[in-house]
Amino acid sequence: MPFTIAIDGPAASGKGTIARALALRFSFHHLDTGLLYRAVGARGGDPIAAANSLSPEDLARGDLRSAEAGQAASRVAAIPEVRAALVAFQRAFARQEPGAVLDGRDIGTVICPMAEVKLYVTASDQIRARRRALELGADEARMLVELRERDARDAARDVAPMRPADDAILLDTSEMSIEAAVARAVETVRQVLA
Ligand SMILES: Nc1ncnc2c1ncn2[C@@H]1O[C@H](COP(=O)(O)OP(=O)(O)OP(=O)(O)O)[C@@H](O)[C@H]1O
Ligand SMILES: Nc1ccn([C@@H]2O[C@H](COP(=O)(O)O)[C@@H](O)[C@H]2O)c(=O)n1
Repeated sequence: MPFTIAIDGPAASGKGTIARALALRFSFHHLDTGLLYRAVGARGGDPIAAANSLSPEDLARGDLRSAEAGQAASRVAAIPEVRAALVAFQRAFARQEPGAVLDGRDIGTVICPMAEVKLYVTASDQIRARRRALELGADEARMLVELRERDARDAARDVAPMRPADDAILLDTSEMSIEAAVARAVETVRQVLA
């Protein structure tokens, strides 16, 4: 049986960093599910049609990591038909042997509710804005506004809102280095695998 690790949390909390490190450490597959919504938003036109016809080329676009692409993703992610169109792909990805790490907003609650490990990664708004500003070479105050707006929309939508699963382990990385956050996550997975 494949082993699934679900990692959720708000924007720039460090989900992707931890997910990539866990995948490397345990030789699991990794899917950044936010990239799917970013690709749908970036296509323009009818988002439902885009979600139903996403291609590897859409996911390889060079402009998907921008703050604008994040906002567009968050808007299309509130459309139930867009989310429905992406479910089967994500679940099939999660079923790969020997295991998979998926990070997003609804992995532990909707996509993989039976995941063996669920982490909900957070950090303070200010810390997340600083990290994102450093990453994108952008203004910190603008990043703070951007991520608060996105988080509010993601948490308030009717379908698959961003929230921790009841059985998720909370990991606040505000005061943690990347190495410390990854070590904590690795230890959590090890304990479940043992
Ligand atoms: N514990 C940490 N300490 C310092 N910087 C960190 C830490 N964790 C992540 N970062 C940095 O913060 C930025 C955001 O991290 P990451 O992309 O992993 O967040 P995310 O939650 O996946 O974001 P998004 O939801 O927007 O995809 C990156 O530049 C990353 O290197
Ligand atoms: N499982 C998911 C993943 C992402 N979203 C939406 O996409 C936006 C961009 O995600 P990032 O992880 O790349 O920041 C995010 O703000 C969500 O609106 C989602 O709904 N579900």
